[in-house]
Amino acid sequence: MVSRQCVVVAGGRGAQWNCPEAAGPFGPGAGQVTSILQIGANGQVASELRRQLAASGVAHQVLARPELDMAEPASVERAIDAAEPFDILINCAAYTAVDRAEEEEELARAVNALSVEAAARACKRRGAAMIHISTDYVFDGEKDGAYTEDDPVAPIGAYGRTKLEGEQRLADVLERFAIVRTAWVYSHHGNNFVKTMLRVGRERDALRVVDDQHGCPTQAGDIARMLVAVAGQMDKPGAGGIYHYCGAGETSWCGFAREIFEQTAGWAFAAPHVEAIETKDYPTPARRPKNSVLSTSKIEQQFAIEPRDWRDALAETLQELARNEDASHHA
Ligand SMILES: NC(=O)C1=CN([C@@H]2O[C@H](COP(=O)(O)OP(=O)(O)OC[C@H]3O[C@@H](n4cnc5c(N)ncnc54)[C@H](OP(=O)(O)O)[C@@H]3O)[C@@H](O)[C@H]2O)C=CC1
Ligand SMILES: Cc1cn([C@H]2C[C@H](O)[C@@H](COP(=O)(O)OP(=O)(O)O[C@H]3O[C@@H](C)C(=O)[C@@H](O)[C@H]3O)O2)c(=O)[nH]c1=O
Repeated sequence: MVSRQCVVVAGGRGAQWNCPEAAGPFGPGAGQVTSILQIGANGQVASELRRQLAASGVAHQVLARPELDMAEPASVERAIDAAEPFDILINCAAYTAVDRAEEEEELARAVNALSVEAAARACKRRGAAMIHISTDYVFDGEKDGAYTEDDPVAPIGAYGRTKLEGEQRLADVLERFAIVRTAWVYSHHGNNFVKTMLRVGRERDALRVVDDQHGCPTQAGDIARMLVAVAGQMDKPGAGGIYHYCGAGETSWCGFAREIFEQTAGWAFAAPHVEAIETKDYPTPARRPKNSVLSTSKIEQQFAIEPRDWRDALAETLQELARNEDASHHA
């Protein structure tokens, strides 16, 4: 059995951090331990980060609604100003409803851009660094091949526009920051494509899923481990700036759906037929990039982070979902 114990050795400004639970597939993440202030509590990534940091023993505070409401940037500054001392702020909160953002762009902008700037200002006052999560939807999807951090951004929807503005406002205010763009996030809790497919797959014999949008499914638990690894290395020379992180390998939403049903073949429902369709046959309020595959070379090289195959991570999440279902049936 793998030991889940975290070793924290005090010394110097912080302490050496060696935590298998937090490091997971990247191998043990060692670095200057920091005191972390996390924004967002119950989202997919926020929940995983909370769990992993609690297990690590690192000093850790969480700010979330109602004391911090990102719809009101002033409340973000107030809450961070009042927080206990911290070295790194990790922002896991965002407005993530891609279709609804088309109608609520001002709210999405307050949460994803203005409040990110507010958090950056508060970090600056506290002398802290900030790690922020952004999205593949900052790209227009027209590139042939994986997007690198140097590729031009050109969002095609309101969500992507507000996330891009958040990146830019943060970079304008703060010197010590890391923005990590990720993609197609799923987890055993929260709202995501995996859970949607399992829900509708149980209700119907056939599903129609777009096969001409390509990307990289990414497990929220892996993102949390990546964030911890980056946080532990923010003092490294050259650390900071924009990074891409996602599961290894690429697929389409249709390929993702088919893999979900292949891996749940033994479950107590008949897998639906998954029909591959084109985007034009699945109209949605927001446009989505055709290609949002991200190159992860930079984060791999700089922080020794190795993304795992998206299918392996999916298998783990499906096991977690099955365990939760079992538990709820026996409760
Ligand atoms: N989901 C995805 O597919 C992708 C997500 N991302 C990015 O990853 C990050 C994490 O996303 P994910 O975990 O999926 O997000 P979720 O939608 O699961 O959770 C959103 C989080 O934001 C918090 N939040 C939303 N509105 C407010 C508000 N007004 N005030 C305070 N907190 C608020 C929620 O608060 P509460 O804790 O109170 O519920 C929750 O913690 C985000 O930056 C997102 O843009 C990037 C690519 C893909
Ligand atoms: C439910 C369903 C969706 N689809 C399509 C619609 C869309 O093109 C694609 C994905 O739909 P969703 O609405 O689940 O995913 P979406 O909300 O677009 O996911 C995005 O969320 C934000 C937060 C991000 O940052 C992105 O990286 C990305 O993960 O699948 C089908 O083709 N058939 C279906 O039955």
